[in-house]
Amino acid sequence: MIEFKNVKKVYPGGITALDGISLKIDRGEFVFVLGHSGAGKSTFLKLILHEETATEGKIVVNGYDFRRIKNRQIPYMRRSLGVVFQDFRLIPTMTAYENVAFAMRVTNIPEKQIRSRVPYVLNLVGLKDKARSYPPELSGGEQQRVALARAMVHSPPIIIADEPTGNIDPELSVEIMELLTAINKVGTTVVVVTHEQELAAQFHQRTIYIEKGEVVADTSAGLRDKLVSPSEVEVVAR
Ligand SMILES: Nc1ncnc2c1ncn2[C@@H]1O[C@H](COP(=O)(O)OP(=O)(O)OP(=O)(O)O)[C@@H](O)[C@H]1O
Repeated sequence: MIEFKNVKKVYPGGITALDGISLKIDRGEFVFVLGHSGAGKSTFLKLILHEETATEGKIVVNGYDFRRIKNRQIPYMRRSLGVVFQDFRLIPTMTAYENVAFAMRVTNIPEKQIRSRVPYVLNLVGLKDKARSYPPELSGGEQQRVALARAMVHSPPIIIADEPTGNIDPELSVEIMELLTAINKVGTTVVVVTHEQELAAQFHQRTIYIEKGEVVADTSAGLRDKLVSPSEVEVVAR
């Protein structure tokens, strides 16, 4: 799924953001990537998305080896990752439905498929009744769930959430984390990048600690619960 081997990232100007990181995230895992401000979390994320390239080392994401990936393959590789950005990145002039549908339209998916898939994913995140609302009419937590629905629209094997609790209230943080947990239980790999140690501690999942560009600890996952059905994801979303 995601493999980093001795990955180093030195930015122009000489700052070493990642200093020889090696890790493997396998199919079906739920992983927190935890670190203080400046530890290298955003750089880690940018490397996974191929927005930045490694100075040294090997990166493989969903079977794409970045030392060999062709430019034309990059959009396909990115589509295999569902990313929920910290600032949600929703289009304010489009409804919740249109924001999610847009992600499908840009990949030339037939309209008929869009009409059935968008309500399905909005329902999964508990937003069936808000499909016609515009982002400014939605709460922070709801906007985040639209962003999550959009991230899920192509059924990616991996969902990455960047500081998912950064811009929402503490109660909603638990809600979004429970939703991510439910999504993980139906088989999607979930990677949560955060600086919130308490959040990671609450959920007893594998936690990779990054400090000054290095992995300083990597706990094993807690006991995994039984797999649940997609309908149980909907229950969590309500
Ligand atoms: N484009 C860039 N050019 C030069 N240095 C950079 C660049 N981006 C990040 N850095 C530096 O790399 C180091 C790691 O930054 P990074 O943004 O990855 O950390 P972070 O853990 O995501 O921090 P935060 O939680 O504050 O976003 C920092 O010292 C930062 O100043």
